[in-house]
Amino acid sequence: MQEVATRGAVPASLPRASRIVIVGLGLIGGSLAAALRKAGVGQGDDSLILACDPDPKELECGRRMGLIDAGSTQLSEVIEGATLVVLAVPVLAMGQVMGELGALRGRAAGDLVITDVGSTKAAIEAAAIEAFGELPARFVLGHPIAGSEKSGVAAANPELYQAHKVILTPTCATDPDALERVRALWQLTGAEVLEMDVARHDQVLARTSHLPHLLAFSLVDTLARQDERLEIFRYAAGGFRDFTRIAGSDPVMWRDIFQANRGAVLEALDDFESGLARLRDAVNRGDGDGLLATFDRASHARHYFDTLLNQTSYQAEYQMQESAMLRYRVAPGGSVTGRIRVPGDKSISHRSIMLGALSEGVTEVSGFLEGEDSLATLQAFREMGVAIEGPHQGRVTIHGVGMHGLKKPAGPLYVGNAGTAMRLFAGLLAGQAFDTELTGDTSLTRRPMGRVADPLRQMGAVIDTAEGGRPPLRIKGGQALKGIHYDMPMASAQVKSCLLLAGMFAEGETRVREPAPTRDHTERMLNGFGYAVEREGDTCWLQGGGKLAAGPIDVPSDISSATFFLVAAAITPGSDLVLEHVGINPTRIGVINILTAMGADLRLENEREVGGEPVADLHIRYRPLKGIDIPEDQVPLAIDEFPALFIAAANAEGTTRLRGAEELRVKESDRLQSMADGMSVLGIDNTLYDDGIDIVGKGGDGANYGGGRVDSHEDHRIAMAFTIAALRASSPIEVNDCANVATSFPGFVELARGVGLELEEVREEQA
Ligand SMILES: O=C(O)C1=C[C@@H](OP(=O)(O)O)[C@@H](O)[C@H](O)C1
Ligand SMILES: C=C(OP(=O)(O)O)C(=O)O
Repeated sequence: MQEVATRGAVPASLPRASRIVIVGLGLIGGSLAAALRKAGVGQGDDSLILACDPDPKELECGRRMGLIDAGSTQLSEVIEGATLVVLAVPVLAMGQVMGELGALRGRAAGDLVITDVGSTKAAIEAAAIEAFGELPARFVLGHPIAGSEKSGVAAANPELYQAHKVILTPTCATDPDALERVRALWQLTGAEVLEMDVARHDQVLARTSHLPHLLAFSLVDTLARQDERLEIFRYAAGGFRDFTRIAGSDPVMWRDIFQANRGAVLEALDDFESGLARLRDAVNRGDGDGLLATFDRASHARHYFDTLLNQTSYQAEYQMQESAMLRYRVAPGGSVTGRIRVPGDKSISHRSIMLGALSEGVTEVSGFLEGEDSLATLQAFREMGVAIEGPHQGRVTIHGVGMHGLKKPAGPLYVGNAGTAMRLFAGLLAGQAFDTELTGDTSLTRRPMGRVADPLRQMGAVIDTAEGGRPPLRIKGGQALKGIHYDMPMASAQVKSCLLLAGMFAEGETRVREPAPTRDHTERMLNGFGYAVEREGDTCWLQGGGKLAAGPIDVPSDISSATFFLVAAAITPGSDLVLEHVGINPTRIGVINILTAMGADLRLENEREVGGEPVADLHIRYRPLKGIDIPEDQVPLAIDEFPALFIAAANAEGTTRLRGAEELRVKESDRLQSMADGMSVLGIDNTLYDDGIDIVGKGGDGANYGGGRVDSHEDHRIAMAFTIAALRASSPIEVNDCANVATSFPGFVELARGVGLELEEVREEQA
């Protein structure tokens, strides 16, 4: 069964006159009672919260705290008419309680629902089958993932489950009404309710909860035994405290958990022991790179976990199936002024990590794009054993492992939203000795990968794709690749780069012909790293079996990100803006050529070359634009800039015509369709073609179209294009689903506000 999030549905409620019996009034059961009370259960709805516990003092305490209406040490005294029984006793006591409940079930209400809160599920399922002869259809196994090292009802906390996860493990025989009731019970406490199957629950919890508890208990005990008088603890500061807080947890409860979840815990422990043995060995051998690789991987995984918890990253939102959507609300009008530097080039950032990792020596990168796409590439190399320090404010240090030094990753490599990462990785991984799998988010999973898989297969690679050549890609390692001469059917730098990367691992020469010039960062960087790539006309080639020598990389600002501000200034009276240090590689300057042809007042200042790539400061001032027929040879040179250029066209005088741009249909979204949809909402006159679009601009000095709510279609560039469109709209523009902007342009909102846009971020629950 898939993991399913079920938050944000209709407000939860339990039937009126519920009779809820909590068996076991400790911290967990008591906190549930407290949270239900806080949600109003038993206050005017004729419901009762009752408890059964062997300790009369706990019951008395619960009563005094107002958590329960009545309690007894005997289940038989509270079971009468019960509609919901929650078993909150230690895991190994569940069997006995279920036995009693089985005998008394006839006295409960006819529609009785049973649930439990045990930290392991297979053992509890087995106990239920033993007690009831089968798992009753109205018994829904559950587990709130919340707790505290405190115990007893006195520590009950009504907020304990707030924003925590509760996992339910229904089977196909579970009664849907019972499931709904248990879900409502937990939603009332403010928890997020998830579903998964029993086996997966036990494995996940063995790794994320049981193993850390075992380690904490073990460390404290080991140190305590070495130091009879516990002298050492007087000197124990933050590290010890952070690591061992949970060693103060209830010993009986944890004894039960380890007995109940033996198999999954042993597996987790085996994995941990091998990891520990590898670290021991690295310490013993003084292997600094080995230690750094592990620590860096762990440190970044931990930071990533923080972003998951704080829900600050786009990938986090995607992976958690987060239901709150980020929307931009942009006020109409204004002008754009200032001097800004947009983040580093995405294409070059991806490549800096890839080539740095395969090099011999240490590569220092500055200006690295700390966007989710390039960070996904970085993380993937960490998972293949490469030690990478940073990024810290754009600086990354890569300890190259050489052409054959990558290690098999433990699981699939997840590259999020990044087409560039997936396609370039396909080439690089086809030449490795080990198998790999490449996966991505929903947008990437729709994009065509046959364009790289087919020529790679011609080279001898073994690659499986999902239907229609879509991700995931399963790449078989250990294949002997052979160079090919490939005539690319489309102008794609990703395909070209993929084949050149595979070509380094292939026998002989790999030659790629492109139907039109595409970005040449791979060729430039390979040459910069001492790996010869030659070019004659439309064809480039390299020989397999070479080596890469590490060198410094200064990543210029991304012209694709700069474009949003170029267009913002170009369309808005009163604007005067300088974009510093922007990469102006001749294969990327379509946007400069197109805007200039439309009449923009755009000048390149301070032109220079940085680490093999030309850069300049781009100075742009408002001047009215006119519509043009975009020359087809500019299309590959401005391929990512069209969403923003369409907004320029909507503000130009007359019609702008684009043709030969069918590649726009296979980006993060179908960009022709996404832009046409949004422009139609705003009342911008447009006609869509298979390979392009006509856009009719009004060209006036005031508002050129209306406002309204448009959709990003899971595409960062669509989100940013409609954001700047607001500068010339008559009323606010709202753009749905903007978390994806973080894939290529972290800090977009702050920069946009800094130059004059009035932009508000709104989070709202999805319907
Ligand atoms: O090689 C690259 O870094 C890129 C190439 C282009 O894709 P195609 O090769 O599919 O045109 C571009 O759209 C993408 O954002 C980055
Ligand atoms: C198409 C883009 O990127 P990718 O193909 O790497 O997802 C883009 O950034 O516009």
